Amino acid sequence: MSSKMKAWICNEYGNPADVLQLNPDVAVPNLKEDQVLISNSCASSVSKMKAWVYDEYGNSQDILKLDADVPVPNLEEDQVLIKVVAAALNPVDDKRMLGLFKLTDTPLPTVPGYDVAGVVEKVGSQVKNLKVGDEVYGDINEKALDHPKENGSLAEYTAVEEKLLALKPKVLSFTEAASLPLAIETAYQGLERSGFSAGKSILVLGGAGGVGTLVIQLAKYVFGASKVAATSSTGKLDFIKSLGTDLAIDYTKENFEDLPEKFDVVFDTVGQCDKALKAIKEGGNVVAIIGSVKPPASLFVVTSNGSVLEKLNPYLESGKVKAVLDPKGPFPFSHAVEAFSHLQTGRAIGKVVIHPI
Ligand SMILES: NC(=O)C1=CN([C@@H]2O[C@H](COP(=O)(O)OP(=O)(O)OC[C@H]3O[C@@H](n4cnc5c(N)ncnc54)[C@H](OP(=O)(O)O)[C@@H]3O)[C@@H](O)[C@H]2O)C=CC1
Ligand SMILES: CC[C@H]1OC(C)=C(O)C1=O
Repeated sequence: MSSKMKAWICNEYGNPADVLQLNPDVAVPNLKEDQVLISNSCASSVSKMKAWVYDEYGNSQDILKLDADVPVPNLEEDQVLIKVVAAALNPVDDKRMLGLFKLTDTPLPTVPGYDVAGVVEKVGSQVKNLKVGDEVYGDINEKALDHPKENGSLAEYTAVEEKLLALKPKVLSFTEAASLPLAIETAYQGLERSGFSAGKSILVLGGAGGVGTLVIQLAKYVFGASKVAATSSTGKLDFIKSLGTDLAIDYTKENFEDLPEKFDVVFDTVGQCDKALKAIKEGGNVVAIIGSVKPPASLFVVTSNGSVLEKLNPYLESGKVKAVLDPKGPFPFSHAVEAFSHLQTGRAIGKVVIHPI
């Protein structure tokens, strides 16, 4: 929370019209043991905010600008206004900024950011369950590539449909919660689409990434995999084993498709469909989230859904499934461009998070 606030102040006695001054930079009072801090400012009284914005397609380093005067988004009836506490980056943010999805994108200018964790500041008239003050998290774009929102989560406020959100598990920090939505929903939906179930074996291509780290954990601890194999480079093998991988494959030293062991499902987060098809058992499935595919492999795009987060909350609360934050982060809001540069290396471990805002 900001340590500064705006307040009317008088520095001398006299007529209010003469002595009262509006000061935007007054220190928020420190609390005594028996006090509560009451906020009487709500976003409805705040009309402008700071946000990262781009108004042309290109490389984030060239086009992303920090704007302190962006209008706070208006609320639709089924939306809540969230005071953003943490946001997370996804490769789709970078690809969208490059214009790869411009045919189905929302017109520019755009505030990027799909993943958010924060506090409900205001609710629309049709909001049924969430209320002001609730701590929530979610992926703000129901269809990742079909007209994602103009006002994303790399901002002080964002407006999101209630159905895309879930209450943040108390045990998770806002940074941990922000790291999860798009990646964990992709992991869950991909496992469901592949028909994965208890007792089956799975090979995860890209085990150390934002999605792969969650596929490993969900397959093992939620779906009840008989065996989890995963690929990563040499330096990340122990890390993916720590997430639950039974067989960590160093793709810089061996070709997974040449191994004698075959799997019921291969979850491809890297774009290696042809090789993946050589790694499945007779009747097995390949589910991919990137690249071109051919049967029996299938490719899908994640759909944001708060009920998936609600379903997985118990596993997050128990610690069976853990958020994975890239150790180079979290990146403070003012360092969003550096955060995108790290994501662009393709070497991120887990998720790149932006905090504090
Ligand atoms: N269809 C959909 O709905 C979605 C698609 N995606 C897409 O899926 C891809 C993965 O997303 P995400 O996990 O967030 O990406 P990340 O940026 O988090 O992936 C980085 C990780 O990928 C690993 N990696 C890179 N190349 C290989 C390789 N050849 N073999 C094994 N691991 C590799 C790296 O590990 P190392 O350093 O060891 O190589 C690194 O840890 C992206 O292209 C993204 O756009 C993501 C979410 C949803
Ligand atoms: C079709 C893959 C595309 O969709 C998402 C969400 C990405 O990150 C992609 O690359």
